[in-house]
Amino acid sequence: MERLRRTMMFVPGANPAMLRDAVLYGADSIMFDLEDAVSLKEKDTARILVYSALKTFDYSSVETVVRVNALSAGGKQDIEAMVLGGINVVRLPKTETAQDIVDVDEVITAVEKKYDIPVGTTHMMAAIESAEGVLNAREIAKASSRMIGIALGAEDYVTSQKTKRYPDGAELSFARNYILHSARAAGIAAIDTVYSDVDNEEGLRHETNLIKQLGFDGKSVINPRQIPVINGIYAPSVEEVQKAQEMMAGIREAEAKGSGVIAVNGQMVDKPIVERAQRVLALAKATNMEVD
Ligand SMILES: CC(C)(COP(=O)(O)OP(=O)(O)OC[C@H]1O[C@@H](n2cnc3c(N)ncnc32)[C@H](O)[C@@H]1OP(=O)(O)O)[C@@H](O)C(=O)NCCC(=O)NCCSC(=O)C[C@@](O)(CC(=O)O)C(=O)O
Ligand SMILES: [Mg+2]
Repeated sequence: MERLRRTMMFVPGANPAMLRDAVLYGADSIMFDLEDAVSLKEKDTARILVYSALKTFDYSSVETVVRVNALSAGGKQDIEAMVLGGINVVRLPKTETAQDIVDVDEVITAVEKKYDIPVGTTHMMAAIESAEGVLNAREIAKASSRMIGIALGAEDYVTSQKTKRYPDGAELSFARNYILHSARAAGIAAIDTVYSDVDNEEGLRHETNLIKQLGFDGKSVINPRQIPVINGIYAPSVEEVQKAQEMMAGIREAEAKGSGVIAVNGQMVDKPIVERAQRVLALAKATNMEVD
């Protein structure tokens, strides 16, 4: 079963208390930030703090992601420390081309070889935060076998588009749809952007309902208060879970009889419907709903 990524929480790398407690809030992935949440004079401190957090605290219940700096701005040192620390995923911000991913992949490979870590252990994802990045999203998503997802970074994106974020999200419509299609075509995750107005729960709900409807796996998060809101919206209803369980029971019965297509309560159940039912059950389990 594929890993759920409903919530991927940014944790500023230079904040020791946040690094220590980040695992407590129920995010699916914790994303240590060495880039824009860290001031220039704290870059080395943040790298050392995140490395030592990875070696000290137990993050085994979550996926660990690190947002590194560009290769030309300390990214190589970031990658060496994080791969050595055992990070699960390296996230490259402001990705513009597939070559950006190939370059980072090469650095990761060199570090894995240097420390006798099996090549390919470290996964990658790309944040797309400009028009050039959006238009190249399809190639970016397929640029390395390490890639597990692509994400929209809307604050930088709207700035580069000479606009700002609006409540209805119309300014993000093309980027979201193209990123989503690129991710799906590559068979990897699509992660929506942060919702920056942390005190506006209603706005976060509206945006999360929209991106769930589109098909995104989840969102980047900047504050623990956003996690239960998003996880709650991704949680299936009791009726959806019951229906999924009936479908799975029906398909198991059909398989036992050697047939691939059956009807449950008058509805045809075939492969795509089974896949949807499996995702409903995975989301239900992650929400601690009772599932047989
Ligand atoms: C927003 C705010 C200042 C609000 O502070 P507040 O003080 O009001 O928070 P409270 O709710 O009171 O905190 C209650 C308790 O939770 C703790 N706590 C809070 N946040 C926590 C956290 N993130 N991790 C762990 N712990 C946390 C806190 O320490 C306290 O702990 P305690 O004292 O023990 O009770 C704070 O959250 C924060 O700094 N967020 C991170 C911001 C950040 O990372 N920005 C960069 C990434 S975006 C970007 O770069 C744009 C992008 O690139 C994105 C893309 O690419 O997708 C693009 O272009 O779009
Ligand atoms: Mg950004």
